Amino acid sequence: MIVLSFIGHFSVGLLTLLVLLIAYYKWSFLYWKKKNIPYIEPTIPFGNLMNMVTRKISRIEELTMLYNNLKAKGYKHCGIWQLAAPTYFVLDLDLLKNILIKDFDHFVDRGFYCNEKDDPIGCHLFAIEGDRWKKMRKQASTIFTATKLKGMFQILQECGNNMQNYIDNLIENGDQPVNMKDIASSFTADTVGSSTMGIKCRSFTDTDKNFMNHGRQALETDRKGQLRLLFGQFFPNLARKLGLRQIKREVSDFFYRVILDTVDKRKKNNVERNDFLQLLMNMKENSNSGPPLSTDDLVALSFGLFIGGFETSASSFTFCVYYLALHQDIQEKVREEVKRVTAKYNNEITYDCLSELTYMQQVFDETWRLNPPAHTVNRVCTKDYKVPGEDLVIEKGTQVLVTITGIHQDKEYYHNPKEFDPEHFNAENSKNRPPFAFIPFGAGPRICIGERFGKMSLKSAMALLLRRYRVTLAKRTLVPLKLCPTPFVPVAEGGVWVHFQKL
Ligand code: HEM
Repeated sequence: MIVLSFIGHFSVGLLTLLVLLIAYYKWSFLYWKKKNIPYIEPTIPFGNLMNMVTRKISRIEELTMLYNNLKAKGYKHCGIWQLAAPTYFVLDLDLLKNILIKDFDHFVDRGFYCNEKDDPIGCHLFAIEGDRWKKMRKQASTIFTATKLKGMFQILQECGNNMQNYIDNLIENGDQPVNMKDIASSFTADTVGSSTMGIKCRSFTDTDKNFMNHGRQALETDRKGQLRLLFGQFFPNLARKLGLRQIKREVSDFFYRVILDTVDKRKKNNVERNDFLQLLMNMKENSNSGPPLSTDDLVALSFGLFIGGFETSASSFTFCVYYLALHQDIQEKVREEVKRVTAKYNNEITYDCLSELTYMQQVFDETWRLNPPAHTVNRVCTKDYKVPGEDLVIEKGTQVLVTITGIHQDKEYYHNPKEFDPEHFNAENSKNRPPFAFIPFGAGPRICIGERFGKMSLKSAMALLLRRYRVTLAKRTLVPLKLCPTPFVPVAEGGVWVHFQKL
C-alpha cells in the first residue's frame, strides 16, 4: 500500500516536472520570434543541436550548412537554440567585428562551464570570466613576448630531433604507412607539454604514451561528456551545486600532480628553465607584474595553455601534411623555399628564418581556412547590447555563436572555397579580402594567446620534415577527407596515413 502510494506520488511529481519543462521550452522557443529576427525552428529537447545526438555529420559540417543556408537567404544574423537557450548566430562580418572588438566589453566571456571548487584546474584562461579573466590574461600575455618565445626555440629543436629519429626508424624498419595524426600528436604533446608544464614528455619513445593519452582525454567528449558540458554551460549554478566537473577527475588529478611535482623539483634543486612554466613560477614569486598568483592559478594557467595548444597544433600539423602529400607540386615549392631560406642561415632552421618562410605560412593559412582547429568563436553577452543598425537588443546572458569554418568557406570571400589553394593568401588576395573573413585564431582581446607559439612550432616542424623527407599519401587515406563527428577539433575519419621517403 505504502509502495503504491509512493509510486503514485512519484509519477505525479515526474509528470508535473515534465509538464513544467515542456512549458519552459515552449516559452523559450518564442524568444527569437518576439525579437523579430529570423530563426530556425527548434525541437524539444535539443533545440537546434539535433546532430549532436544523431551524429550523422560532424558539428563542423552542421554549422557550415546552417551558415550557407542562412547566407543564401541574405541573413546577417539569426536566432537558434542550444537546448532551451536562445543563441545569437552571427554571419555578417561587420556585426562580428563589433562583437569581438569594438563592443567587446558587452561580450567579455565565452560562456564555458568551470567549477572552481570541485575542479580548479578546469578554470583556465579559456573558461574563466570577467575581471578574473582580464587579470589573468594581462599577466599571461607577458610570457608570450618575442624574446621569451625565442628563448623556447631550443625546446622545439629537441622535440623536432626526436620526431626525426622516430621517422628514420619507421623507414628503416619498414613500419609504414603511419598515421600522421599519431606523429603530430606526439610532437605537439612534447612541444606544448614541455613548454607549458616543463616536463620531458618523450611521447615518441614512451610506449604507453601516458602523457599524450591524458592530454587527449582532457578534450575527449563522447556523447555523454558533451551533454555534461552543455548542461554545465546552460545551467552553471545547478551544475556547480551538483559538483559537475569539466574534466574527468583522473585526468585533472594527473595534470595537477605533474605540474606541482615539476614546480617542487625546480624549487628544491634550484633549477631554472626557459619555458612558460618557469615564467609563471617567477610571476607567482614576484608580484611586481600584478597581483600574486595562487597555486591553483598557476596550475590552471599552465594546464590551460597545454589544452589550448595540444590538439589544435596536432590537428593543424596533420591536415597540413595531408594537403602537402595530396599536392606534390605545392610540397616541392615549400621544400624549395625551406632550402633557399635556411641556406642563408648556415643550413640551420633557426627562430629568425621562420618569418621568411612566407609561402609555408600561406600553406598553413590555407590549411586553417579549410580546417580551422577551433571551428567556432563563442561569446556570451555580459551586458545588454543594442545591435548597431538593427532594431534588436541582445540581452545579458544570451550566447553568441560564430562558425569559423562557415566564414572561411564562403564564396563571397574566396573564389574557389572548397579547393586547397595557398594563393588565397598571396599578398594581392589577402589585401582584397575583409580582415574578418579569416579568423582561425579568433579576434579581439580574447584572441588565441598562443598564436605565435603555435606558428613557430608548426613551421619549425614542417621545415624539418620537408628538408629530409618526401611525404606521400597511403591508399587507406580517404580522399576527399571526411570529418569524424567530433565536437571540437576536426579529425579525419580513418586517419591520415602517409609514407615518408628520405631525400
Ligand atoms: C596552432 C593552432 C591554434 C589555433 C588555430 C588556435 C585557435 C584558437 C581560437 C580560435 C581561440 C578562441 C579565440 C576567440 O575566442 O576569439 C583560442 C583561444 C586560446 N588559445 Fe589557441 N589556437 C592554437 C594554438 C594555441 C597554442 C599553441 C596555445 C598555447 C600555447 C593556445 C592557447 C590558447 C588559449 C589559452 C586560449 C584562450 C584565450 C583567452 O580566452 O584569453 N592556442 N585559440
